[in-house]
Amino acid sequence: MATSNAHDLDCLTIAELEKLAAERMDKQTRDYYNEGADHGSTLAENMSAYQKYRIRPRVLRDVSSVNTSVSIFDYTNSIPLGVAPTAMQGLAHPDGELATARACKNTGIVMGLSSFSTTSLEDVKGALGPGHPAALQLYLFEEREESKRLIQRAKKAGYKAVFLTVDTPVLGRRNLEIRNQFKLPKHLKVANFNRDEDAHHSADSKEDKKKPDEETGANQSRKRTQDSDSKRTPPKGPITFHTHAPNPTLVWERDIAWLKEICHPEMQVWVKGIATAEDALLACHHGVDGIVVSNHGGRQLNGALATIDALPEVVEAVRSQSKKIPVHVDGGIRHGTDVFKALALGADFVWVGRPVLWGLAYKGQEGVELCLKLLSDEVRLCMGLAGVTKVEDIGKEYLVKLDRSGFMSRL
Ligand SMILES: Cc1cc2nc3c(=O)[nH]c(=O)nc-3n(C[C@H](O)[C@H](O)[C@H](O)COP(=O)(O)O)c2cc1C
Ligand SMILES: CCCCCCC(=O)C(=O)O
Repeated sequence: MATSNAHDLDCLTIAELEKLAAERMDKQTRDYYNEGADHGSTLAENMSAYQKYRIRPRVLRDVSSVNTSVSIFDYTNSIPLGVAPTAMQGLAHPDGELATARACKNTGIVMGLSSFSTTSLEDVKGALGPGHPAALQLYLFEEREESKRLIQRAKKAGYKAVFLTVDTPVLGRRNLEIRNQFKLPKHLKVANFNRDEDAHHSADSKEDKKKPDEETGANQSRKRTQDSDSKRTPPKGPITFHTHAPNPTLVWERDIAWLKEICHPEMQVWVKGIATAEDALLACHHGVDGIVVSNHGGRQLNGALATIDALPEVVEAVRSQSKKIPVHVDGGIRHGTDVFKALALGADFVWVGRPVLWGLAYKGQEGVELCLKLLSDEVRLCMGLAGVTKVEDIGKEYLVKLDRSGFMSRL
């Protein structure tokens, strides 16, 4: 992405973007997008943990040409950052995921699409165009047929990878969502499911094909979590994120093999939501194509480690294996220097969730482009000021870590 001198003077930082977006979203949307689980301490630490690291800049190196691009899915991505999959973008702006896709296309940035998008995966891929890479985030349902159909559609549409979300065996406790009795407004739908085209495949009753009621879904989800194992049955009825996304039955052995069988070779299989070395090793053992270190933006297990703190052990575990797979990270990235720090700690790439939603709420496609341009300019500036001209040269020698008393240690 070329650096340009044209600025939106109302919005020069992601922090300003957050404020501008907050003024434009209704309460239900703002709360749904911004909240973390329980007390929100993991959400807050995802961001604050970056402050434990300081950059050691090098000087008198020719930085007249800084190349921020990296290769992902055989595509030259303009910066080492992608748009993380976030559900129901139609809440932020009428153009929803289409606006995000157009912005990704214009800025040369890979897009992750949530299974629970308000635009169909085919329309999103159409907006990105044939050469532009996208990954479909997957919630693997207990009842497999619907998931299988979704994967086959993604393959046909040209998605490069499936990101299986593994940090949602049950729904995290989001108190504002509960208090607001979150409901998808009537004019929006989860566009990949409950489609008329799928009706002939489905044994759903007529009753099941009514528009999903998210409020009822949230209650069902809570009830299912409280039920004892012996009473478990796969969720029935219309597909909502509350009812179908959480799947407590998923296991490494059976489910990764099943997914690889369906996705390979056209689409890669990644796991999103890894936070420990043990699970990183299992991911390698089960032959996944990549890992995203994530805690779902602090929306699932509150009290979990900040992702930048989980990253080093995951990187070390993966590097101990003979076959190296890429390690990406998301959560709390709000500035180009955060991107630099994550890469210095061993991430190959980062993904950004809420800032993109704020851009979308602020000004649709233009707002998402603004968000991506701010981060891109900051990455380029950080690299130049740190004395690095290529992304692959960013290493741990560029960081120090501060402990609680402010003592610094080299990594
Ligand atoms: C409103 C919202 C919706 C999300 N929806 C999904 C989703 O459908 N699937 C998923 O795997 N992750 C989802 N995430 C998590 C993101 O993919 C990502 O892990 C997280 O937003 C990164 O943290 P950040 O928002 O601090 O950048 C969602 C996050 C938010 C904020
Ligand atoms: C089991 C979590 C389902 C939530 C679907 C959307 C999402 O990932 C999020 O709100 O976060």
